[in-house]
Amino acid sequence: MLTVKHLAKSYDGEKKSLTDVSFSVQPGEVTVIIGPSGAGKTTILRSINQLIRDDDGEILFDNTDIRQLNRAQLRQARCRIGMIFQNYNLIEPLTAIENVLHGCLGTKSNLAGIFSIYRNREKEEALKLLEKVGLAEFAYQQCRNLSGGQKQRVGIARALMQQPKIILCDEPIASLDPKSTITVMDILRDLATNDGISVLINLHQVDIARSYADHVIGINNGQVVFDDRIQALSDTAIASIYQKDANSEGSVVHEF
Ligand SMILES: Nc1ncnc2c1ncn2[C@@H]1O[C@H](COP(=O)(O)OP(=O)(O)OP(=O)(O)O)[C@@H](O)[C@H]1O
Repeated sequence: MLTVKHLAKSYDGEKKSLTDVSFSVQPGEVTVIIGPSGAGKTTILRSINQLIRDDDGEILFDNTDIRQLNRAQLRQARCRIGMIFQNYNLIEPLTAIENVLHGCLGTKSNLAGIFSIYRNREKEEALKLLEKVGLAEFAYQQCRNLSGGQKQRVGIARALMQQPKIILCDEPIASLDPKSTITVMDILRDLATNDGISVLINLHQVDIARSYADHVIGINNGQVVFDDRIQALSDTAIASIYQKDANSEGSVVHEF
């Protein structure tokens, strides 16, 4: 469903942030990317929907290389790729439902988008999605008055408004308390298991990865150093993923 092949990226033309990154994501699975700070996790996620332009490789989404699409085609493809962020990226003065409706902006004409003209069908769908994430009663509250966990659930509902095949989650629980963490992770797990959506999550919390992931990609120093089912994520494997300067010359890394 999503296959990344030989992805490479340097921000400054010298230091490589990603070197030859390859992995696949299956439908209906939660795939978690773990690795030390600065390893390249965010760069991978942002390359997948082309929020940043990578330098080399292939990103096959439903057998089409996202990197080869023109602007209009990319806009269409992005409608099937939801994204949620650590800092939620909501428009705080707008209500929860208005933020969720923004999820379908990509399918609208410029004029309808600028004037936020939504059909009744779309409003009903947005309400249903807020209900799905347990926030029906907050639909008409301004997002600035919601808790962090509630904001992240609005973010998930907004992503679902796009009817995505995959949701990319960049450290979705980094700012949340333990209870909200479980609520958000349970929702993401449910979307994979029951709705067949692929969920690709950058995480720092290995214990959460152990509880929720089907598959784990370990990244160190811009390279894949682990790619296996969650059951194979031993303590030794974790130590290898997080070791300093993995992949630098002379260092022995992992046991695939
Ligand atoms: N906009 C940028 N300009 C220059 N270098 C960047 C930029 N964004 C990231 N980098 C560099 O690319 C490398 C990978 O960064 P990235 O943010 O992808 O790592 P990460 O694994 O997501 O880190 P963290 O877990 O701390 O969020 C780092 O060396 C970082 O300094």
